[in-house]
Amino acid sequence: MSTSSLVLILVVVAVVLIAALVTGVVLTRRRRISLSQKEEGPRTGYEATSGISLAPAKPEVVEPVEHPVADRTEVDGQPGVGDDASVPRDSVKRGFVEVDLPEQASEVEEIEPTEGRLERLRGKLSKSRNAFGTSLLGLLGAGDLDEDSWQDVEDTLLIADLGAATTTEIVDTLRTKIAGSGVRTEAEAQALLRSVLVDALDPSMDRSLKALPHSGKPAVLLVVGVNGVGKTTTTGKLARVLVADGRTVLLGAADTFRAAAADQLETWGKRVGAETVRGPEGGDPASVAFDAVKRGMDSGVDTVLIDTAGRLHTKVGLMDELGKVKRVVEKQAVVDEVLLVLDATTGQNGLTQARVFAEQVDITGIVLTKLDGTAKGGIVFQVQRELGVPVKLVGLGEGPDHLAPFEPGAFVDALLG
Ligand SMILES: Nc1nc2c(ncn2[C@@H]2O[C@H](COP(=O)(O)OP(=O)(O)OP(=O)(O)O)[C@@H](O)[C@H]2O)c(=O)[nH]1
Repeated sequence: MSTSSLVLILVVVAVVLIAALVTGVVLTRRRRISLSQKEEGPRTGYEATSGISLAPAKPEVVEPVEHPVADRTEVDGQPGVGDDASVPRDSVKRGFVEVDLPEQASEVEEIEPTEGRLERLRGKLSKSRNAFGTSLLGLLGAGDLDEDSWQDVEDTLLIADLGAATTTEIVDTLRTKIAGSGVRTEAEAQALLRSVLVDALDPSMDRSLKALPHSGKPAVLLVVGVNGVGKTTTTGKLARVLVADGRTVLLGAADTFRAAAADQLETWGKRVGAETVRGPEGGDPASVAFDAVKRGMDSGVDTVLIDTAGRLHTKVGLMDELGKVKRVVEKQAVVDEVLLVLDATTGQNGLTQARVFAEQVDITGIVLTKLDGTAKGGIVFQVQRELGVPVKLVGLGEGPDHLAPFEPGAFVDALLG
């Protein structure tokens, strides 16, 4: 190969290498991320490499708000502090001596939580448990029952005040279930008895207390019943339940017959910081109830509880009066609950009372008091069955927090456990 050919080849190779080098440098520079803003013309939207053009939403045209200097509360447009602080709009500046000091808060008592009260107070049902639960479990847990034993089961239920209809139903169900599945141990007997008794208490009934405000007005609850069953005590205990739940309550002392009743209610009220509206002794209970609801609406409380006078269900005039109390209240607010208080120790007589009251006013719930003092806790079954109205609360003692929400399961457990 001649020297000139060799030089030519070397020149070609050098040119090719230089061309490759220049191309590589240009490509590398193009791929590098540029941190400087690109000079470009006006853009109408985001141009994605996929070709989808996304444009920003049309900005809202916000009109500038006028704040004329004269309307400003701050000084020269700047907030101030201390004596220079701006004067709040619409407020009159008050001197120190004109400011009323808040009244010293009366000492409001600590209230036991309502949740789980029936479990905590189950010991109070010991009389009913001994007379009812213990003997029933003894009978059923003994294995095969002969006719005499079934008769004993029936007697036990009747003595505990379950009433003839409920007793028959429960005995029939027990017989069928025991024949079908057999009961060999006491634990099996207890489980079976529990389910039958709970069913007889109809757990599906709505036992909630309609005590919360609605339509901008307080809930109104009337507490009714014969003399001495525990109406005032229940009203006071109920106020505590509501206050413990963070509600504001006003009490209406529409028991104008018994001299001490309004005082008694007022004392309950003071203990939880609730106002009590009362009228003149011997005055018109309907008018006191009306005033209480009006005051409750004006002061914006959540609930107005009205305690009515004890009235014998046999006295027609008194029963008519109860209807009047309700009608008068209804002129300004809905009566959300009419709670009939029944004394559990009075047995069948309580049922007779309940029937008469139910005819006069629509009873929405029953409060069964003094269950702690009786072996006849079975009245709960009968009352519900007779009236078709749920037992919502039970009184289990004279203590201020001895009022429990009625729960069929917990109640039966207390009787059997
Ligand atoms: N052991 C027990 N006593 C209760 C219960 N509830 C109320 N009492 C007591 O029953 C008595 C009568 O209670 P009150 O609240 O005054 O009865 P009332 O129905 O308002 O009476 P009148 O206004 O006269 O109709 C009081 O001694 C109460 O402490 C309860 O659940 N258990």
